[in-house]
Amino acid sequence: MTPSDALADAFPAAFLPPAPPVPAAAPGILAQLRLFRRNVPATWPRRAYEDAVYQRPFLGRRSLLLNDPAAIRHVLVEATERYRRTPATLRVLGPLLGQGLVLSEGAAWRLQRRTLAPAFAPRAVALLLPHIHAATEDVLGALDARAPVDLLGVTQGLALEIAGRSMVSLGMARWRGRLRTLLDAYGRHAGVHLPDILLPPAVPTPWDLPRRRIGRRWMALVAEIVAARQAEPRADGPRDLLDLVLAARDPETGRAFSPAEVRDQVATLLLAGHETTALALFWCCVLLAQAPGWQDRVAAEAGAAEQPVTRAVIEEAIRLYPPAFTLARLAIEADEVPGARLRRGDVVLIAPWVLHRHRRLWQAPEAFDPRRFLPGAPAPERFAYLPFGAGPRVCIGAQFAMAEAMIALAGLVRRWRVALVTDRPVLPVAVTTTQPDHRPLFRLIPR
Ligand code: HEM
Repeated sequence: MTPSDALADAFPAAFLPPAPPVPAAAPGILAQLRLFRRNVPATWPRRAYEDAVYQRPFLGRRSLLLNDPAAIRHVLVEATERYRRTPATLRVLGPLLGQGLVLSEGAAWRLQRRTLAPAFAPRAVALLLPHIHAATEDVLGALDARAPVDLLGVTQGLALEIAGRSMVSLGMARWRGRLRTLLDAYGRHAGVHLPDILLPPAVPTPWDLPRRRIGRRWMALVAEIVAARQAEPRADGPRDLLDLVLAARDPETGRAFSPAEVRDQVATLLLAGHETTALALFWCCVLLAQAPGWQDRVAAEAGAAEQPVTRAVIEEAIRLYPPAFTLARLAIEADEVPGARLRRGDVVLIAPWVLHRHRRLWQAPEAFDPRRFLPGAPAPERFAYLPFGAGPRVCIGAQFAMAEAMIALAGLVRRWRVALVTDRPVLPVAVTTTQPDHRPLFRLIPR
């Protein structure tokens, strides 16, 4: 996977952003446990980026990290009925996502997915574009760029505003502070401890208590937002995702979502939709601040009907810094994939973080080189590039997220040149999503 010569001549060169350190060997069990709470990828040694399957025992259980595209296709597409979300995923994300689309399984998931699918079809995403444009203009228009800016805070606020308006047609100003406080507090309890892994999911651990407490407040806030929106006058046609969710009917039985299901769905879409997109935008800013040539290319095509460079920059940013850094599955029956026999109870990891930097799958994997994704470059191998997952559980919001990231990034870079205030490297760390190791400040210089 390398850009063609023509692309290599016409566009800025690649550059090497600071790479996250990779340990030469796997850390010991105690160090691993510590890292599960701070930075899971730091538990993956160099071999994980070179081998087709990286396997390690963990307290009598096995976890297998798959890097072979055929093995990944098998798990995500061909044999999905043999896999489930892991108990640790349900424990950590359950209080925030309830029984919504991300965490449901089996028949309940199928019903939700097919009921929600029309709300994310390209025609429905087109309905949401005016919300994305308006929120971007409002948030960026109100930004005071005279002093250094915390762009992580800005992208989080912008993505929440876009998610809120697209979901419920309401500005998020009234709720933003409380939502952010709850999510930040939750983030401090999202890491996994030993009992979280060892105890059956039904048995609470001490860390479940704060997760559940914060989760209850988050769900109450989401219910408040839904109620505020339902108190608004009715409209003739659908205005937003909530209208589409309320109108959604199971295609077979005609059943609508119950109020609790609507709340869980809104909580899921609000959270899954805004944290990830905010991070994608943030990492674009970090990279473009270090690659002014690419930044100028993005600014130059802002407002054009086609924006291939902007799209390529985003695709390359989420290759290097995939917001959803790992997809985890529990094998519920034995299975075989190229390179490994799986036992019931094994944890299967497919980690875009590793896969996207894998030595055998990418040329110069550590380099930021959007030319890989420009029209005319050879397309990446489908199962080596998984920022949105793949198969029946592929991200339902992928088109929406790309549309949002393109509009927001163009809006930002069209107004300002983005530069980092200091040379301190911004390194990725990940527990549930790929975050920066500190909140860097940026200078925004008017164009
Ligand atoms: C850059 C932004 C985003 C990234 C990187 C991302 C990534 C992902 C990934 C990797 C998955 C698959 C997880 C798995 O297989 O275990 C997923 C699922 C999902 N995403 Fe996204 N996502 C993004 C934006 C969004 C948006 C904007 C929405 C909604 C508005 C959304 C809603 C969902 C939902 C509901 C699922 C679960 C789908 C299912 O299980 O059927 N995501 N996302």
